[in-house]
Amino acid sequence: MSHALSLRDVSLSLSGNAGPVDILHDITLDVAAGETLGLVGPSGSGKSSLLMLMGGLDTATTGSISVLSTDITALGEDALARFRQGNMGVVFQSFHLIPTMTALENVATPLELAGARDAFPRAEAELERVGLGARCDHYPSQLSGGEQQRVALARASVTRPKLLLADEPTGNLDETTGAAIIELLFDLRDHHGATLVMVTHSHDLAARCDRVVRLRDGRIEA
Ligand SMILES: Nc1ncnc2c1ncn2[C@@H]1O[C@H](COP(=O)(O)OP(=O)(O)OP(=O)(O)O)[C@@H](O)[C@H]1O
Repeated sequence: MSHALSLRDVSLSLSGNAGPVDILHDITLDVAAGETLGLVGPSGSGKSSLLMLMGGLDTATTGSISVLSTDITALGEDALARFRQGNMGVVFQSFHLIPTMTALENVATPLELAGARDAFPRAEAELERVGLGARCDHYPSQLSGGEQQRVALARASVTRPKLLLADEPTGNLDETTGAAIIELLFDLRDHHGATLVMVTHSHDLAARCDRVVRLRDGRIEA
């Protein structure tokens, strides 16, 4: 079976003020292509840290991580950036929108980087999909938290990535908007074959996933 993601004996230690902190231990996990996986667990159990490693946005202390059969732990910074650009979308908890760009420009950026000529109309259509067609010209500071989150989702999904990693994609949203975003995420799976890995505290979202993995104290719970 082809795996979208393969983690082998992954651990993460960070150096804190009081010495090294062990964040993740012996994580071995495969995610099949087209699978939707929910990552759940108590606050501080390591969910966001694991998502960052899967996206190549942080470096594992030990172990290996393959994404779409490419060992990302072996890639240099430039190759990793190119690989991520071509294959992955990531939605962070803190959005990481570019403050000097409008919503439309933020969403168009990954398309422009990929050389798309129709970046702006496609970005506009994507903002309409997340219910923000009327906010294209707003800067992030002129948007609510939930709106910024939807812009971040539009930016991550506009290139139709094979792997979408999302940290609490419904975290700041009311029930109706959250439900619409869940539909949008699963639409990426259904119509574009995307693999989805989502950190969530939402029972509704976890219930929709093919599989749920629970973390506790940096380990996968049996
Ligand atoms: N830069 C850092 N230095 C030291 N410790 C860190 C650092 N970043 C995170 N941690 C610690 O790593 C642990 C895991 O954090 P992480 O954000 O991955 O948890 P989480 O499960 O996503 O939590 P939440 O549900 O609250 O978002 C926490 O105990 C956190 O305090």
